[in-house]
Amino acid sequence: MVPLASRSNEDGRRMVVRMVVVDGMWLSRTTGDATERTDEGWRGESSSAWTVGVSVGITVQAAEVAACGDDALRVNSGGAGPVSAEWMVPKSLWLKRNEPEVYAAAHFICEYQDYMNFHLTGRMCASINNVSVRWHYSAERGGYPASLLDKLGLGALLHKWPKEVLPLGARVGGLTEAAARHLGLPTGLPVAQGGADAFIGMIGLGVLQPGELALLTGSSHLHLGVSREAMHGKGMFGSYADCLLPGTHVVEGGQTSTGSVISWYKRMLGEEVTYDILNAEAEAVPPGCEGLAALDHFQGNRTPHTDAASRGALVGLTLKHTRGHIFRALIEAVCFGTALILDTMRSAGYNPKAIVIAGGATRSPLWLQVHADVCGLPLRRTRVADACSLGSAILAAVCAGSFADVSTAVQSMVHVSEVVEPNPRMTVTYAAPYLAYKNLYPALSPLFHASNNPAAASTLIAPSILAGDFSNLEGEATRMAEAGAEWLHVDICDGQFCGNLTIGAPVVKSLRSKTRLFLDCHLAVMHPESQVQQFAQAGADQLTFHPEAAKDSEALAVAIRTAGMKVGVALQPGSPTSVALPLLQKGLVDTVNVMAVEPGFGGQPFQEHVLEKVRELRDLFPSINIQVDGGVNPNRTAKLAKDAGANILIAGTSIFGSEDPKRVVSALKQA
Ligand SMILES: O=C(CO)[C@H](O)[C@H](O)COP(=O)(O)O
Repeated sequence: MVPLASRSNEDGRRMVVRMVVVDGMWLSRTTGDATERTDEGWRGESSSAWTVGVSVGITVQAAEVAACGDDALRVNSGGAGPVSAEWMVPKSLWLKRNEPEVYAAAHFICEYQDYMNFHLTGRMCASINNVSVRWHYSAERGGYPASLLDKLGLGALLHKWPKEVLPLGARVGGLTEAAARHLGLPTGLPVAQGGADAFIGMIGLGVLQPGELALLTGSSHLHLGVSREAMHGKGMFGSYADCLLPGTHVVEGGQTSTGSVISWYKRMLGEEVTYDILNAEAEAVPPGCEGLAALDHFQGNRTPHTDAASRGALVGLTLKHTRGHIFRALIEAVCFGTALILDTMRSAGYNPKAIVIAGGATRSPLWLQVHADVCGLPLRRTRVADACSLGSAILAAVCAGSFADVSTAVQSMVHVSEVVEPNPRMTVTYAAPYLAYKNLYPALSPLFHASNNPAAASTLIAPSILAGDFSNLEGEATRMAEAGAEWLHVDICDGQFCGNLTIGAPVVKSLRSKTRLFLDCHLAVMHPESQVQQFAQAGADQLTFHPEAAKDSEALAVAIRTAGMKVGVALQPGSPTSVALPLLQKGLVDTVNVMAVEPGFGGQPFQEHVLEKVRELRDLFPSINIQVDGGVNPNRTAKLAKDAGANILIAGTSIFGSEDPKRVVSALKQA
């Protein structure tokens, strides 16, 4: 018997956690009461399994990983994040936090694919593709990301992750007797190393050379380009070293809803309206759809904006537009989204020369041509439409010894069937509608974010608890709710960013359990990025930070939003609006706190010059929340703030200092 990490069940039986398996969207564990290493692998079957939905909690850990600032995160939008909750490190962190005993006892933590290979062959090893794409592995930087794991307290993973990492097509081993019996296949049959479907699809499309890009289309679009050099940049994922062939790198972009938007529109029109009818109508519409523009973000945007809250749009409708116009506008929007991804890759240094396309979009000649024209690149189609299956067959053929390597196999097994050349004249014609498309997201993004906040239109009152009785916070919160306030403003001061030292996440957590008021937490602290997870876990509704105190404001805003909170940005009386504008223009901010007093203490005089900033911001961003914070009273300053454009008033002294807070809250609302 090989002794494995074990622990006892409640009934005293020994439970051995053999491994934790990270599958695409889930985590599972397998356990066994008896485990024995034999020539065939591990004996003793799984006795239980659990799963954890990504959406339940791993997003919090994903944001924490993104915020730790390690260099390995360069593959996540050049370090700007986010990190997907589906990736290995956030899931491992979730496990350590939420199931510490299982984490400690697990002998292996691996992908479902490694688990299957292990059962097929008895060999525990990882795929170079999975580890470099989803585990922050880089052979040229020493393999597994030791410093990232260290920062997150996950150093033990280095002993739990498979020791061996195999290239694509390598022989994992031969089928064990048990596996062969189970599958009805010969014992010893070679098992080849594979990887993630879309990347194997690159092989099936013959996309191996630097400058070539695979476009895998279906309900979404995935853009995977081969590069000779490593390159990282904002708005794209990767590059991932060696994930395809040794010595090359892959850059990644993606659109979340593409084919799904097209089929949604067709579905809306009823069964009798076929794609042939719609294609014919759309072909009769001139490029640019006579001023009708669409945004394809029906389920958010993956790259380059990486904004789950973004939404689809049709802009510029007139009475002359027909259903053919709308169909064409949707087709063009998807193609413009692809062009924007390619442009983003270009600004990071990746210059695609040719696109090889697979999937549903290839069935429409119109859509293919618009892709080619808008991107200004030739599109190649290959004979076998199911690129992922062909890629797997190629890896199997290499493993079986039919070909010397993947490149040689691709030369024999992948055949170009058609090349769609771009029409240079049309590429020029599309320049103006492409520009209109690019302007849609920045213009509409504040609306998408504000639409999550229906109260933005009327005045909200946020009493500042700093002026309350700290020995009775529950009572104070209840008093404010009864007075008619909607929010509770909580000032977190660290004694460094501002002179006062107040409270932190543990107190907010206690408050959360006592009040249903919206908890508006204002971090007047240095290093706000280090606080995101604590406040998310404490139950804060909004987390506001000062950009001057943040290491990377954009990454921080993304981390706050990813952790499930609204994003606030605070301007001290002396801070210009330019401190917040880049974030606002990218749609990363829900609320701007325009401070009318220096941060730290209540009871200071209202600085009227800040009203100019409120006016400027309200002009630029009609739908965001604008708070005025400090020195706000019903006699005069509340009206000044509202007239300038504020829709949330933060007031401490005037509310808590009154014997009748209800009257003050009502007067502030009506000012
Ligand atoms: O931001 C603050 C301190 O940093 C407070 O919210 C603000 O000072 C409250 O002011 P007042 O008590 O005058 O209403």
